[in-house]
Amino acid sequence: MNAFQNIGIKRRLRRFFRRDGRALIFAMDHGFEHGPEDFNEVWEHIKPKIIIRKVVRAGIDGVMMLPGIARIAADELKPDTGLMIKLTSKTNLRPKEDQLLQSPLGFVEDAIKLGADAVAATVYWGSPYEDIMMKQFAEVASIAHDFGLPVVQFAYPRGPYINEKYGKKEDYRVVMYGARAAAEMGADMIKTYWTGSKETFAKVVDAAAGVPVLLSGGAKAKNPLEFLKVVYDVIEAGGAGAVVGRNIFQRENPEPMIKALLRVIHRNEEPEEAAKAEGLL
Ligand SMILES: O=C(COP(=O)(O)O)[C@@H](O)[C@H](O)[C@H](O)COP(=O)(O)O
Repeated sequence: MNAFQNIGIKRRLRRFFRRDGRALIFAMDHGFEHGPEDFNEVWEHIKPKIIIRKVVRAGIDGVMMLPGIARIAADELKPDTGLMIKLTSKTNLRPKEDQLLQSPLGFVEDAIKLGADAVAATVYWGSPYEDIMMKQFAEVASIAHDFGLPVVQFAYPRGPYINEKYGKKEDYRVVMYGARAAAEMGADMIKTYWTGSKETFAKVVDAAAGVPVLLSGGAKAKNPLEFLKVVYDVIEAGGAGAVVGRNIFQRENPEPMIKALLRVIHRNEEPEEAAKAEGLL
């Protein structure tokens, strides 16, 4: 990688991360990866422009989308909102055994045409298809780095051997392994699971060797405070923020939740304080 490409990566990473090195990124790939029913709770959010307009107005740092949704909604972004385009996915309609594979759905050049500031690809570490996803990631990373574009790995441990050996995919030992593998492959940002405590998440952060680690939000929490506490612990553990979908778009008015998350991530506010300040308690 030459110096100019390196500068490109640094400059583009700054569109997601503020000076504190942290970011809140809105995830909206669920219509493809989980299916449109994820939008049942607030159906109008199936319309990309409507939800993107709301999250941008609330002050989100970046958004993550698949190429088709970016074509529809990217003009709602502010010039300084980071745009991450994910280039692999899978539907929930596949046979169960094939759910352990993500397939390419676009190319780095498509993301560049859309004005992307980063591209992303998933590797299910421990899947029988791990080899295919490693090759996909390596190809995306090599091309993206040639263009000075950062690459994000969704490093998710998943597969039969993991369940057998660790009991669950969120066991910190295997999440840490996935994060390390992502860092060793040259990821510029890592998105992964919550491991259940700040002590264990700190190990994941250590294993990533300085590559920023962001929480993958997960299903909508029973109450806002529960989710804010997790994000607070991620930050306390040295995590670089969160990539959040359902805890944002499954709320009729996502603005207070986004603002409370920004308080926790960027101002180190206690979860209760942040929730109260935004009228969530
Ligand atoms: O990675 C994804 C799916 O992961 P999953 O298979 O549900 O573990 C993405 O669809 C989401 O971008 C990611 O889960 C973040 O969105 P939320 O989990 O916060 O809804």
